[in-house]
Amino acid sequence: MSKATNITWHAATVTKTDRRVQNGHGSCVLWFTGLSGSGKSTIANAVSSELYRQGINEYVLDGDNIRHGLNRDLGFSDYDRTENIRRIGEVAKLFVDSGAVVTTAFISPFRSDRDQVRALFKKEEFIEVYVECPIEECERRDPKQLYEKARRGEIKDFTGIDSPYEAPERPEITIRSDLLHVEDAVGQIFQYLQQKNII
Ligand SMILES: Nc1ncnc2c1ncn2[C@@H]1O[C@H](COP(=O)(O)OS(=O)(=O)O)[C@@H](OP(=O)(O)O)[C@H]1O
Ligand SMILES: Nc1ncnc2c1ncn2[C@@H]1O[C@H](COP(=O)(O)OP(=O)(O)O)[C@@H](O)[C@H]1O
Repeated sequence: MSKATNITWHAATVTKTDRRVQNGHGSCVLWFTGLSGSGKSTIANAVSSELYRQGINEYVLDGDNIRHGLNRDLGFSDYDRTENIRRIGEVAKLFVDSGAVVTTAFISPFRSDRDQVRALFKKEEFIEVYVECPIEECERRDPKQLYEKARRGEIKDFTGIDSPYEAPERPEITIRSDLLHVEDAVGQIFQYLQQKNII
């Protein structure tokens, strides 16, 4: 619902379909979700590198980076996380409209927030990728030593410790990052994109 009144939607002259035809491939969002340290950024970036190598328009929207700019006014309360995901969803939609395969790497812990984002897209455009990894393994990896800080009480509302993570019920793709190598995870995602004729 918009706050502003007296605003009208302008139809663009160049459309998403035009861009897809010119690019020679489809556009979609690969929406990665999972605990901190599960491997979202690592796998999303590996997918993006391979897309780039193949000449496909791609872009990565990454949690930590977006929080330095667009969403620097947001913290980690439930309300702020919801607003964080809402904005990213809208940005991802612009990228899909621009003809890109966009990967997003946000914890996005709440099912309802992810479903709200899903509702912005056509069915085949939103691909939920659940990076599944037991919290014990995430905590063992602890690439940013955040679990250690959270256990010491130095970070409040840390996902999986004192803030919830709601796993997807029907994700398009599930990756067990504790069992699969990164290259195999990339292969699994490419197989899906090819099967759906997106690339
Ligand atoms: N309290 C708390 N809980 C979870 N994560 C925290 C927190 N504080 C800082 N961080 C760091 O911020 C990254 C998560 O940001 P996101 O934008 O992905 O979070 S969310 O989707 O809004 O829940 C997350 O990045 P990833 O580890 O890449 O997931 C952390 O590095
Ligand atoms: N199979 C795997 N997939 C993804 N990351 C892995 C895997 N095995 C080990 N890792 C390591 O786990 C860490 C995951 O960190 P990161 O990608 O930042 O996770 P997230 O973005 O979910 O917080 C990295 O240090 C990565 O090298």
